[in-house]
Parts: sequence; C-alpha cells; structure tokens
Amino acid sequence: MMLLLASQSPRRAELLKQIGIPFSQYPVDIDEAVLSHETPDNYVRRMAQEKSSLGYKRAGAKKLVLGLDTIVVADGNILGKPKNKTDALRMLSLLSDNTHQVLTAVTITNYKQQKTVVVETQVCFGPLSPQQIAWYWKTGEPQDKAGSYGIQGLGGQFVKHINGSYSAVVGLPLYQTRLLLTEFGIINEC
Ligand SMILES: Cc1cn([C@H]2C[C@H](O)[C@@H](COP(=O)(O)OP(=O)(O)OP(=O)(O)O)O2)c(=O)[nH]c1=O
Repeated sequence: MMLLLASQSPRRAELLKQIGIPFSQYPVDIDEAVLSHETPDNYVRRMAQEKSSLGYKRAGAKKLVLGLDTIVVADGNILGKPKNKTDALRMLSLLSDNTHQVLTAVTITNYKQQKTVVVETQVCFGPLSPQQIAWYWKTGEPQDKAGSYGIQGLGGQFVKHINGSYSAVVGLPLYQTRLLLTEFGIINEC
C-alpha cells in the first residue's frame, strides 16, 4: 500500500527517508488554532489527526497517510511557530535557563482505522542573553519552527541536554513511527 506523508516539511521527509521506507510527500493545510481549554497533549494529537485525516480524505482509498505535529510546551504554555519577531523573542526568553517539553504526535490513517502516538521529550536550555536572542532571530532559523528554535541547527548550541527522542524534537520520532508503520503492516517485524 502506498504511504503518503501529509507534510510540507523537508525535515520530516529527510527523517522518514532515513528509515528506508518509500513514500510520497502530500502536504495539507489545516487550521492550527488552539481551542479554549485544550491541553497541549490533546492539541498536538488533534493536529496530527487532522493532517492525516485530511490527507486520507483527499488521496482516497488504498492509501496510508502519515500526519505529524510538533509543539513546544514551556511552563504549561503551548508554543507553536512564531507569528513575528516579538513573538519569537518572547518564546526564546521563556526557554532561557529552563526545561521545556517538546511534544510530537504521529498519526496513521488507512481505510479501516486511525492510530496516534504522542512522544514527549524534555529539553533543557542554558541561559540566553538578550543579545544572543536578537542574534539568533536575525539568522532566520527560528521563523518556521515550533518554539522558535531548531535543535538540528544553530539552536543546538543552546541545549544543555535532552531526555527523550532527538528525532521527535526535529519533527518525526524514528522509533515510534517505525512501530506504528509495523502495526499497519508497512514494515515487516525483524
Ligand atoms: C523544536 C523544534 C521544532 N522544529 C520544527 C518541526 C516542525 O517542522 C516545526 C513545527 O511545525 P509543525 O506545524 O509541526 O510542522 P510543519 O508546518 O513544519 O510541517 P507540516 O505541518 O506540513 O507537517 O518545527 C525543528 O525543526 N527543530 C526543533 O528543534
């Protein structure tokens, strides 16, 4: 069965390629607004499910559709992608000298079922000065990333340690995605 990755992210495509499964990229656009009283876990789960469901609806039967979403949670606040510079500076100040959570949800949909897993990783940042934050924004890296940083890029130098899945922080948890794909019969157990 044909696997579709319902994502425009080149990083997610790279990670999926890394585990050697053939797929095509099939981006979808959904409304990413957080509902009132929605918990971070419910929100990230719903986003991955909506991407996967919409991809499945558009692509039709005989397809298996993988949808993902990544958010940063700092002191209980959901941090998505920054709207502008002020928003990014606010997020990076919240992350400075603090431990936050990165939640990545993975959903697979096919003709008969939908399954979702949420992977949580603790990320500990060292202190960031206002000058470092201003410099980092200017590099352009924070712009399209949840929490306004990329652990795989220049942002990696702010990270003291992590507890969890590095690939989940970048956008696609390799281990948990493999397990889900195995449950759907896309990968043989070995
Ligand atoms: C925290 C963190 C996030 N990110 C990225 C992962 C996601 O691509 C992005 C979060 O935005 P998402 O809305 O999860 O994904 P996306 O819009 O990039 O792609 P699509 O919805 O089409 O699948 O932030 C990093 O690349 N590195 C990091 O360290």
